[in-house]
Amino acid sequence: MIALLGSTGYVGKYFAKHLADQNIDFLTLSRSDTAGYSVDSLAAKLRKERVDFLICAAGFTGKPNVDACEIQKSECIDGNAVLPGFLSRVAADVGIRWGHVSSGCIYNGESPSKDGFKETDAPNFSFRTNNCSFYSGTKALGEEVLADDRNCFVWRLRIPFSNVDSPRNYLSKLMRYDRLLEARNSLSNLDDYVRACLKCVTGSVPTGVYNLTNPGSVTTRQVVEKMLELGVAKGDFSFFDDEAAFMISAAKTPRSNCVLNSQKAVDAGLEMPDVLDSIERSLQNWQSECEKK
Ligand SMILES: NC(=O)C1=CN([C@@H]2O[C@H](COP(=O)(O)OP(=O)(O)OC[C@H]3O[C@@H](n4cnc5c(N)ncnc54)[C@H](OP(=O)(O)O)[C@@H]3O)[C@@H](O)[C@H]2O)C=CC1
Ligand SMILES: Cc1cn([C@H]2C[C@H](O)[C@@H](COP(=O)(O)OP(=O)(O)O[C@H]3O[C@@H](C)C(=O)[C@@H](O)[C@H]3O)O2)c(=O)[nH]c1=O
Repeated sequence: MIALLGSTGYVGKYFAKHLADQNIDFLTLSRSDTAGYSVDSLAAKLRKERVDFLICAAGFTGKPNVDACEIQKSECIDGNAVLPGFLSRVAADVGIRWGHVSSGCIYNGESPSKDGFKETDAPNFSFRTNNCSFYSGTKALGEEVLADDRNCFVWRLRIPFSNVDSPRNYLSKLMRYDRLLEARNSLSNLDDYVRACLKCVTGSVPTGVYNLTNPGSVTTRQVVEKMLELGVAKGDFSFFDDEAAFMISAAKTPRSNCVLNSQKAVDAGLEMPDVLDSIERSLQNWQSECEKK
């Protein structure tokens, strides 16, 4: 039995869908269920339900985007730094492995080696480097808390997208923002990401940190060109002159722009399709909000 936290959220819903599709038994836990739980009482509940793997897709991201975390700091620390530490103690008490949804947005800019940030590179967009958004700082803290947890998978997701239109989907965001920031990034297709995470649950992948981004990287302009080419978006896209202009008019806190190296995941059998191919497939199967209704 698997316990899934955060199943009500954007990422958690994909976990719930894929677990159901793969006929894997799972139960969901919300804050409303776990409020007031101590390590002992949650551990006892997991034992009683015969839970043998815990997935944490809970956390605090801010809505509509990470700018909101600059105001909701307490919730952000709770969800991203305190919760992982609590769950680590619960999983250790029960003696089970578990997986934590982390973020690649703990890095920014050029990586030390030319082929992207590796799992062994220390976060450079964190409170320790004193240059980050509040959100990224708490995500890096969450990973720091888990650094010695040998039972834990840290699954790094980055700028998620899929074929399903949503205010949280990167492709939808690009279609809706008035002006766009040109940047090169690694991205994660949410379906590919969850499939890779579930391989860790059911297979013999060693625990540890994994960059679960689709191999390669894309620029904003490349993604927009694909949307126009496939007829998913029409019209002109307008771009900010530079990051400074973006910061003045559209953002309250800096964004992480970076390329991650996904070779460790590939070597562990967690390969995901190439990023441009995955974007193309999502756009070819695009399900707009009005079609969903
Ligand atoms: N969306 C994105 O762009 C990315 C997200 N991530 C990470 O994925 C995780 C989920 O994000 P996402 O699904 O987008 O977020 P959502 O806000 O959509 O969902 C998160 C869920 O977590 C639970 N939750 C929220 N705050 C807390 C808290 N303080 N303590 C405990 N549980 C809380 C809630 O579920 P309930 O009320 O049922 O308990 C909520 O539905 C986060 O850890 C985030 O950092 C990583 C990279 C990118
Ligand atoms: C606000 C805004 C953003 N952008 C760009 C910046 C960035 O590259 C991309 C997404 O920016 P947003 O502000 O929408 O999203 P943001 O909240 O920064 O997204 C992040 O959320 C957290 C939870 C993560 O962990 C990250 O992986 C990432 O998905 O869109 C524009 O082009 N125009 C805009 O007006």
